[in-house]
Amino acid sequence: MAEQRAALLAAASLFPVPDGARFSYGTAGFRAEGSTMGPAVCRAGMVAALRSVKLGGAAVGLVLTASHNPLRDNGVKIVDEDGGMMSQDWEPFADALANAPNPDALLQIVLKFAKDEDIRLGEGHSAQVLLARDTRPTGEYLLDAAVKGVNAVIGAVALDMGILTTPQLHWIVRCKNKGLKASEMDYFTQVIDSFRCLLKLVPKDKGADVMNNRLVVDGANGIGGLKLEEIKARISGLDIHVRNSGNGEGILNERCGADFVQKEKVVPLGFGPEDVGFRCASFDGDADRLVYFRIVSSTDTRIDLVDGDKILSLFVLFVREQIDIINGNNDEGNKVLPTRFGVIQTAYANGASTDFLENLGLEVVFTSTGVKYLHKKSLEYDIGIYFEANGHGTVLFSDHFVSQLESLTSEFSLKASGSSQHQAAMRLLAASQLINQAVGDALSGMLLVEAILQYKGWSFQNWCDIYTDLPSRQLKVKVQDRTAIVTTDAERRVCQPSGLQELIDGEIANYSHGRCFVRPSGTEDVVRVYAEASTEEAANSLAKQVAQHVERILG
Ligand SMILES: CC(=O)N[C@H]1[C@@H](OP(=O)(O)O)O[C@H](CO)[C@@H](O)[C@@H]1O
Ligand SMILES: [Mg+2]
Repeated sequence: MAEQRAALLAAASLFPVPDGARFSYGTAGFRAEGSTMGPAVCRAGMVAALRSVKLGGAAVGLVLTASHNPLRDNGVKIVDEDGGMMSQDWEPFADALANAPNPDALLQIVLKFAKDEDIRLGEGHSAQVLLARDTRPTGEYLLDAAVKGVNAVIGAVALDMGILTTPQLHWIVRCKNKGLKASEMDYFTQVIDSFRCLLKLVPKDKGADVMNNRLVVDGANGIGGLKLEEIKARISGLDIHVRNSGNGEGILNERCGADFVQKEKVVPLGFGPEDVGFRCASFDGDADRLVYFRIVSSTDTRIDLVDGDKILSLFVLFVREQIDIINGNNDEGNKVLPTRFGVIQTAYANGASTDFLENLGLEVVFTSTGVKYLHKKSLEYDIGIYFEANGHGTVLFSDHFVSQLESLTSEFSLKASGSSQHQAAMRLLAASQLINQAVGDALSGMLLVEAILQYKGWSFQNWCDIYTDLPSRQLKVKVQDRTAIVTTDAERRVCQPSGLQELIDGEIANYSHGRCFVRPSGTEDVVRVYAEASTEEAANSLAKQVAQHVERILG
């Protein structure tokens, strides 16, 4: 135990916390300017190692990235044994550790937490932490800090997995703990094989033309473009061109990438006249977000955007169609494959997408903003599909449902090989293999989109036309204390300060198709205002009116 104490004190002394630094493990872990992140990352290494000890030595992940944020920033996120985000009950411990003012304070926090969590430090346990980073220049320095943090927990081993997309690391952690093949090569093989399988199952009359075959991808000058370059050559049936590939063309996330494209709705850097009219996809800096777009004309910077809501809607249509094919006309009690199907959105989902989904007869469930909430909810279903409007989302298949699908597929291959039911079951199985079961993943999500467009014989325009987005507007309001706003009903209504919701309701009543909500951001020191209405001007004006109320009340 003395050895353990000394190791923690020594590691903490290597990365002293500067005065006044305050970290909070928000929806995206810890984030700040990369060069200031050493202490928080070293301590996150300790948290990850202790988490692995607590989980009986299961692999835990630690990823160094600041996603869509500028190049100078960096961040750290911990991945739990199932490949999801670290359990929320550990966040206060992560906060306390990151903010401990000196090594002694840190030691006391660890000792108390270990006692409360029944973690017997120094008693011959094992722990393993898999580390990955994106392409940021501070990545290597922070990797060293993380390794030192992990190694400060005696018995813990740090394994550097190299430069990966965030979803690759989540995938690797999940597979490793399930005893499955879990290397980066295994990831590529699984993604490519399941994509090929889906293409083989495209109905013969749906052959794509040249226009539909071409796909131009904005890699945000980050890790996603580099990985896509690696797998491109192994994919046929799709003519992929990568822009902002991360090979030194431009600066990470600067006027490019999924966040920029979705928020600004203009052509990203790196695209030119030769891309006009073609289907384009955009990843964010760590490739866990995906949006699509099309450049309208070479003289116009505007784009047609397909955001996370429309990707979700495409996935819903595909999955529903396969389930309907399998179940045929059988009524409720006699279904071959009864399926609890969940569709999960946040308040930021465009109202037109929610209407579209509800008109399909589906119940749409809402959660608070942040992948951890959406993901958790999706796990309650046989198939749970979730997306944030910003392009983060995936399709989750429960283990039970996948094993049912597997038996059904074998049954069909004996009794009705090649039947439409057999093919539908194989499509769902391939989709469950392709799309990341741990977290939203731009690479595999994009391949699923592409396979579905080919399956349906759809152009980009067909996809755009499934519904028309309502004009929306987002504003940020700087206030003294954003936590003074407390929300309810999946953040769609304010309960504190009293009176604010009534003012918002009063404004909404003046607009056709008006919808508006405010909430404190979990990642920035601002209150976010979202408004939607039937015209652009109306959405702008509703957002502005409500922002003024927020400013006046919270100052
Ligand atoms: C409106 C918006 O886009 N919010 C983003 C943003 O959260 P805020 O809590 O709104 O700051 O960052 C989160 C983490 O990346 C992401 O999950 C979420 O969708
Ligand atoms: Mg990201």
